[in-house]
Amino acid sequence: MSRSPSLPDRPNREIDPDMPDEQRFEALRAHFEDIVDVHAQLSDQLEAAEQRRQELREQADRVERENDTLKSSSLYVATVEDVFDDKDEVVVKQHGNNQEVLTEVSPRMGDRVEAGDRVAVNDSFGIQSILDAETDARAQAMEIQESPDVGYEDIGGIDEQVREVREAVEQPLIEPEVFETVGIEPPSGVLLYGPPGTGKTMLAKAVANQTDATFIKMAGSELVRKFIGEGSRLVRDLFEMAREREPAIIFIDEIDAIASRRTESKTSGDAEVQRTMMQLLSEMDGFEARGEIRIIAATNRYDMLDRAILRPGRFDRLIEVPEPTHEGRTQILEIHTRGMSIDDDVDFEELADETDGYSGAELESLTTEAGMFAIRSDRTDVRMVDFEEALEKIEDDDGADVISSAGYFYD
Ligand SMILES: Nc1ncnc2c1ncn2[C@@H]1O[C@H](COP(=O)(O)OP(=O)(O)OP(=O)(O)O)[C@@H](O)[C@H]1O
Repeated sequence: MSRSPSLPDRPNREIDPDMPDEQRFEALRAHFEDIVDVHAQLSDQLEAAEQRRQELREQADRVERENDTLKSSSLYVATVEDVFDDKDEVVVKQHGNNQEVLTEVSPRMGDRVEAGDRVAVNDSFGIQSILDAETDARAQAMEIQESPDVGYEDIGGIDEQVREVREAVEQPLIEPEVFETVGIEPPSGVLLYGPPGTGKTMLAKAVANQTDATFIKMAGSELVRKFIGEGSRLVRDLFEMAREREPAIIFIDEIDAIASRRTESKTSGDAEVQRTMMQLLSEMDGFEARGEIRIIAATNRYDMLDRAILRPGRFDRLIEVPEPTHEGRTQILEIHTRGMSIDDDVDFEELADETDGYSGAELESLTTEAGMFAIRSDRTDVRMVDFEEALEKIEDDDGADVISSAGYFYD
């Protein structure tokens, strides 16, 4: 460090008031020159000091900025797993290495923090802030349910598919030792394919419910449309989230949006979709098939899928979920009217005859619509006539859809 320069000596010339004028004048002039000289030296020193002050200020700013960066970069993301009764201690699990730590929290944080919150923690696991779920793309891109409210008894007409899913997803979760003893690997991933609204999402939710697993859903179409540029990171986050919350069921809806056969065009959008799919494949390849995380995907466009995702160790169990048969439609109508007051004259067999080609979701709408007709007629019981009117309305609306889509083409 440079030492501050010493001050110049004060001019100190003896001027005898009794000197002859000429001599005194000379002495005074010399004294004046001494003073000018000292002034110049002091000015130089002042300027140098000013410059040094400026340098030190810049240095201090730099150190402060580095300090801020150091402080902020030492925060890690963790999930709060447990908050103890007196709210002064919580268990957090750090993302990435899954380390679980019991840590103290300040009274201010203790009152706000809840199990399941994502938080920023410092090196010593002190909670610095609770991450805002709204601004968190992960939270927006994923739907998470601790144990969804759907049971197998809520699903009609696809008993065989329910059996297959239970065998491929549920059994490895609840009886992994059976697979170990027999010496086989359970299917890595299950792909449900078939028309929209036939119960694929319900099936995945029902397995999560049955196994007390967390249900984590991500829609392929949203990754491509809404979270442009973030697809591969979100896929990585999806698996990380599942590891944090295992046992977990990962459900990737509309997987065709990220795993379609490569098209000829080489636009940057395609490259992004491709990266997202590669990330998914690499996550699945590094996956423990007997672990506590199971993966289910769904698609309405099986024909478009890139065969790379169907290789062994990836989605290697394919289950078709078709449109419901006559018997299936009857069952689905019965399920969706369980909580309604249904008049004795309602004939589900006959309604099943009239709803050939309807999906489960459409049958559910039919029951709601029939209920609306009953309310319009000031009744609380729903009769066959309400179903007939609802059917007519749905058919008319469908007709209107065709007309409007035709109109679109001619616009
Ligand atoms: N087999 C079924 N049994 C009972 N209800 C059904 C069935 N299929 C569909 N539904 C009803 O339709 C709704 C939508 O079904 P779901 O989301 O499971 O369909 P999906 O096959 O996943 O459709 P998509 O391909 O459009 O995502 C369900 O909430 C349920 O009310």
